Amino acid sequence: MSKSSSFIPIYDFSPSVNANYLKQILPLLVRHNVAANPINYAIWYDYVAESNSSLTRAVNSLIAEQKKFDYETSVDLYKTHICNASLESFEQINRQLHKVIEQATSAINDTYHKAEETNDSFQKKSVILENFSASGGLKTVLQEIIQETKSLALTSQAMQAKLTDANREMEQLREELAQVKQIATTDGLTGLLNRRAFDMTLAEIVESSAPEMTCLSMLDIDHFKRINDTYGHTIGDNVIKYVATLMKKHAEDHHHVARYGGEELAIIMPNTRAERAFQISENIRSAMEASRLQRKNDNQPLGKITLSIGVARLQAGDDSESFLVRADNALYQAKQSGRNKVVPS
Ligand SMILES: Nc1nc2c(ncn2[C@@H]2O[C@H](COP(=O)(O)OP(=O)(O)OP(=O)(O)O)[C@@H](O)[C@H]2O)c(=O)[nH]1
Repeated sequence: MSKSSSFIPIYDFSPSVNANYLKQILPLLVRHNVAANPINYAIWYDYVAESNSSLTRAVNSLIAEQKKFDYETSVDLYKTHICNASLESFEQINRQLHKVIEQATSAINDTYHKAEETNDSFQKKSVILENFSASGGLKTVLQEIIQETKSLALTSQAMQAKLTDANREMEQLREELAQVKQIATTDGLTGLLNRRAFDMTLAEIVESSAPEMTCLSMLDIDHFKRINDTYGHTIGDNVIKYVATLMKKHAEDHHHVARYGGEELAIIMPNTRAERAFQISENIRSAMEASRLQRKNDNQPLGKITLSIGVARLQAGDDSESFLVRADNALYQAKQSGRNKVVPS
């Protein structure tokens, strides 16, 4: 889906057109037995708006083959036809939706206040005219005008109520899209940023940051295969989750903690000096070394689990790839020199 054929343009329509889309989605969800979750909402919004041809084709062929729209199918549709194609467009949708909402609300508020002002002004004139008995004919005309103005104000009020409803629906849509975006950028196991979000964040930060003040830590769980082989994958997963919580705990609020892939994790540290980045990494390493994890069901200790960490500092002329390679090389050095270490690049 190219940018121009993404589903952004539908948000240029009036709130009533958007509300109409919303009304078409519900019966479709019911007819095809689709759960009303944010992922499906995004899929069927695109489908109804006919703005994403590859998605429309995929949905139509699923309908034709009478396939079930179960969770896996929805995630697959979402990943293939929405998320991968247009993650950036979500940002744009959010901005556009906000603009539409603001413009519509301000337009109707203006109309409403204008009508009220007119009403007030005529009423004042009416009072003045009450004192002039000779101007009976004119008074009647003015009273009619006042009536009309009042009715205009009532119409405006009704219109405002309708717009408020549309406004609410749009806000809800915006929140749902934000949720969809969050799903698209979050690692399911750990709740950290996923690889895609890591890549995007790193590229943005490298582009916008001053060298020397940005650091990157790459972290790998030592002999993780052994943990999996000895205790099974579920415990392996729990160890990854535990490491993720340690990283979140020790990283600063403005740092970006991510799961780079498998048992390799990362922290992008903008506005952070190398000494501080090293210290944070060392805190995580030593906290892990001191942890005594146990199996939940029989309290069997898992033994000492350690981490190897490589830390790199952004240098002038770096792009995200060269920055990442330096951090990865430092991690490799930590592994080669005995593991359970933090090595600066
Ligand atoms: N439980 C679990 N295991 C994973 C996951 N992703 C990757 N792995 C496993 O992680 C292991 C990584 O092993 P290796 O890359 O050989 O390295 P290692 O055993 O950690 O050894 P060193 O890195 O050399 O210390 C493999 O056995 C993968 O199957 C995951 O999400 N969950």
